[in-house]
Amino acid sequence: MELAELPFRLLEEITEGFSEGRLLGTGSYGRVYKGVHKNGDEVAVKRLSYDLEDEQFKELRNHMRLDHPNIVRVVGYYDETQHKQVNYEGKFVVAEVRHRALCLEYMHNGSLQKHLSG
Ligand SMILES: Nc1ncnc2c1ncn2[C@@H]1O[C@H](COP(=O)(O)OP(=O)(O)OP(=O)(O)O)[C@@H](O)[C@H]1O
Repeated sequence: MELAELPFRLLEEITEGFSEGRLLGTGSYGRVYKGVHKNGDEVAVKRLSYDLEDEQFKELRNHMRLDHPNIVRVVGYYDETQHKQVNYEGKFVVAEVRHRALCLEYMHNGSLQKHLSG
């Protein structure tokens, strides 16, 4: 089954613009926010701050898709490269800004780590 590619606007909307109030925690890949869809569905949005290689991102997505009762399911993902003009040492250069996020099943008792440590 292919994972759904989600629009950034949707992730922004369900996390109230990635607000502090929606922050669930921070892991080694970045911050995790609670997302609440209009229909009441709850998800965890893991915004990746760490710059992963394409292969690593694919692996992470695949790894997280494993359907096992103790492993959260990935519902969708977001992956976009923006091109921004920035001033670098007095010259305008085009910088690539990568935005990536994973949308996970929301665990009411926190992450796997919390389950394991009780
Ligand atoms: N699916 C989820 N549902 C609810 N809360 C979550 C979910 N995933 C993560 N969290 C929350 O976000 C925090 C950070 O989670 P994350 O998975 O990024 O890192 P971690 O498991 O703490 O560590 P690491 O990234 O090193 O594995 C967790 O401690 C948890 O509170």
